[in-house]
Parts: sequence; structure tokens; C-alpha cells
Amino acid sequence: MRQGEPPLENGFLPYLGCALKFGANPLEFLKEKQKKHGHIFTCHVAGKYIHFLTDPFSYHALMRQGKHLDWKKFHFATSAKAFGHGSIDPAEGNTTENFHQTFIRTLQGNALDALIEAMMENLQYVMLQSRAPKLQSNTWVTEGLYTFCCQVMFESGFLTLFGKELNSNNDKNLSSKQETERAHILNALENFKEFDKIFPALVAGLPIHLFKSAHSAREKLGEALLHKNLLKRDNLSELVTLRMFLNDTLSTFDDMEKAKTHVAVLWASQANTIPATFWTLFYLLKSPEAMRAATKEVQSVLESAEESVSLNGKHISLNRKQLDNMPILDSIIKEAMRLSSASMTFRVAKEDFTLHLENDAYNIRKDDVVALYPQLLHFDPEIYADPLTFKYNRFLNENGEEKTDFYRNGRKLKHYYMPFGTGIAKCPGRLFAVHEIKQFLALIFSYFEIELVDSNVKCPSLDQSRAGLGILQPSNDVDFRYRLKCL
Ligand code: HEM
Repeated sequence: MRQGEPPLENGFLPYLGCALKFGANPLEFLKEKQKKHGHIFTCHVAGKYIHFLTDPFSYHALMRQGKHLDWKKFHFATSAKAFGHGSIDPAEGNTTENFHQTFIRTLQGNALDALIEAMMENLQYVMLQSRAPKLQSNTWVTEGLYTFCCQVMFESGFLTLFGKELNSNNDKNLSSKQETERAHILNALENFKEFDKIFPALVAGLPIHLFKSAHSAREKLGEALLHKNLLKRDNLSELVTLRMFLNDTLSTFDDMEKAKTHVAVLWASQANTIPATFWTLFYLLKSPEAMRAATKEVQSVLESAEESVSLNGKHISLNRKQLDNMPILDSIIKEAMRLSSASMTFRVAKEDFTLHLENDAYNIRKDDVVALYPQLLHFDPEIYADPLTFKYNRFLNENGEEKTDFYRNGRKLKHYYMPFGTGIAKCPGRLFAVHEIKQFLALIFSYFEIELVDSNVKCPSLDQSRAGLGILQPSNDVDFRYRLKCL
């Protein structure tokens, strides 16, 4: 440590430094170091020097000094490492596509309306038609809640981004075509889960060939998303259509590398959405007061949209504007994600520079990492009283509208909620993600009676193996049951 640099925590292990202690429980580790060193400190982790900023009032200072910091290099390198495509950094010459721009263009603005419309249709198809055999006799179906959220969101989200298989003449009838399609998607889900299990290890730098079955799962996902196979599908999203075009026109990637860039999009679209959906529904099932408020809000939006709920094949349709008018569901989803998110923001120093914070300044060396760990903020009792408790209306003000004033030390915070990251690299799919979860809930409440098998079941703990990468998964599943309402 040189003069003017943040206090250094070297750890005891050569090279690994603090990696193991950090990896075991990042929140506890960072809290302990914050107590020891104050609001900024450096950890030596696996050969890198990571400067953690823990004061939420410094976050803004970091964003303002963006010219010294690179957010892309780390993302590009991680994506190539985990998904196995060549570098997507235009500086390295494989492609001139600006991926971030492609994502913003096809996940927000007008493109979002089309995604929402397709998702509404696909969710109902998946919940009512594709799973019909389970629902036939109007009796209760018991299942793991995580398994259910995983299947419904994966199948619907996959169909929304990658479309449906085109009719082939070999198919005898519609239902056998649906069965084949469903089998293909559930097979993709199995491969997705197998690959997702080792995702943290790949990000940490372990080579995929150490994991035989996950490697083969990733290759199979790639094969399913080869351009020649995507061309056999109908209703591809604008995101996938544009990405195929740009792969073909702006890159020198071979067919499998192109496919692997689609595997990356598939992963980004599902890996956080699935656990976020689980936590939202779990907390609702545990909180009758929240459930009453949520179902009432959905009913009233359906009534004012003049949508009736029936099982005669006519689907409910709610557009973006109607879904945007659900502040209670917004607050519930935010609260569930506050409690389960452990994303981390990284920036890499492009050169030696002085980082100016509110009251002090620190020297940062080229290639060092500056990081934020917003779970510290989400669990800060000064900002969120009783931070480990789910309060469905935490993000609502007295008028029942979105609450945006949160304080620390008597000062209003600009950054108080960050599951989607912040600044330029903020998740481009965040609006779609929240709409998807709202649609899922609105449809569950409309079509099903639903309850936990054991209403006293304990809240599962957060599986820390994915800390730093987004929404944490539950460490165990929870049984619930559901049946179609008599409509
Ligand atoms: C609850 C669900 C979601 C959460 C919590 C989430 C969170 C995040 C976070 C934390 C990042 C990294 C931001 C940073 O580095 O600062 C990210 C990036 C990204 N997300 Fe999401 N995300 C979610 C859903 C989605 C969905 C549904 C899509 C697409 C359909 C999506 C597409 C992406 C993409 C493409 C990136 C990379 C952006 C880039 O590098 O330009 N995400 N997400």
C-alpha cells in the first residue's frame, strides 16, 4: 500500500488473498472490513486489487468519474469466458457491433410493448395449455415453488425471445406439435440448469472443460440456437432478429460462436428473473395482507381494462400502460428483490488516477477494480428499518404511490435500490423483467387458487454461491399447491 491509497486487506493466503473468506459470505466479510477500515478499503482477491466503496453517498462520485473507469472490458471478458464465444470487444476486431446499444434498442421503447404482448400470450399458453395434463381434474397439484417458477418463466420467456417452432408437415396434429415443442424447451431448461450451476466457477476463471456435463449442456444450448435452427422458428423477438443480422453482417464469428452470443442473451434473460419470480411469489404466499392487497389491485386493473377471466380459450390481455398502473405489485417485487439481490458493480481503472469522494480522495492504480456491493445498502437498518423483514408496502408512500425518499444520516439518498446495477451498465432488460413478473402474478391470481403446503414453512436461506452475480437462489425448494379456479 502506497501513500494516499485506501487501507489494504491482504488476506492470509498467497495469491488468493481474501478470495475464500469473501466467497464464503461476502456480506459478512464486507461488513467486518467496513467496521475495521471505514467506508473505503482494498481487498487482495485472487491476484487483483479490489477497492470497495461502501458509503452510498460515494456511489454518485464513482459514476461521475467514469472517464477513468472502464465498465465494458470486464463484461466482455466475463461473457467470452462463460459462454465460449470469441471476444465481443470491438477493439479486438471480431465484431463492430455495439452490444449495449443493440440491447437498449430491442428491450426498451416500442420494442418493449411487443415483448410484453408476446409474454402475456405465452404465459397463458404455458400455464393453461402446455401444462394442461396436470390441471385436468380440477384437483390440487402439489409442486416445488422454485421448480414451478423455473418451468413457467423459462418456457414463456424462451418462446417470447426465440419464438415457436414453425409448423412442420410431419406433425399429426396441434397437440402433438405442442408436446414436441414443450419437450424441446424443457430439454433446453435442463441444459440451462446444468450450465447455470457452474456459472460462478466460470466467472471466477475456471475452464469449462473441468466440468464435463456442464460443457456438453452449453454446447447443446448453442446447437439449439444456431442461426439455421432459429430460422426454423416463427415470431422471433426483435432482439434476436437484430442480433442475428448483426452477427451475420458485422462479425467474423463462426456459426457456433454466433449461437453462443444467443446463449449469453438467454442466460441474461432467465438467470435472475427466475429467482426474482420465486421470491416475489414466496413472500406473497407467506403474507396474507400482501396477497390481499395484490389480488385487489390486479382485480381492479382487470375491471377497468374490461377484461374478463375465463377458461374458454379467450386470453386476458393487459398492455404496458395497464401493467404500469400497479404500484402495489411494483412495491412487492422491489421488496422481494431487495431481500434477495446480491449483484456487484465493477469498474476497471484505465490509468492511475485520483478518486475524489465527498470528503476525501484516494489514489487508484491502473487495472485495479473499483467495486460496489449494494446488498450492504439493501440491508442497512438505517435506510430500511427492520431490514430482514418483508414489508410489502415499503416502497409505497402515504398516497399509495411509489416511494422514492429514503434517508441515511438524515440525508436523502440518490441510490437506495440497485438490483439492476447502476450508471451506464445498468441492466437493459430491467423494465421487461418487472413486467414479466407482474404478468406472471396477475395471471396466477386470475386463474388459480394457490397456497403453501405448510403455511408455517421457514423462509429458505439465500444460496451464497452466486453472490456478486445477481438475484440469489433459495438454498431449498418449498412445496405449494394450486388448482384452477371454478370460473
Ligand atoms: C430480475 C431480473 C433481472 C435482474 C436482477 C438483472 C440484473 C442485471 C445486472 C445487475 C446486470 C449487470 C449490470 C452492471 O454490470 O452494472 C444485468 C445486465 C444485463 N441484463 Fe439483466 N437482469 C434481469 C433481467 C433481465 C432480462 C429479463 C433481460 C433480457 C431480456 C436482461 C438482459 C441483460 C443484458 C443483455 C445485460 C448485459 C448488458 C450489457 O452488458 O450491455 N436482464 N442485468
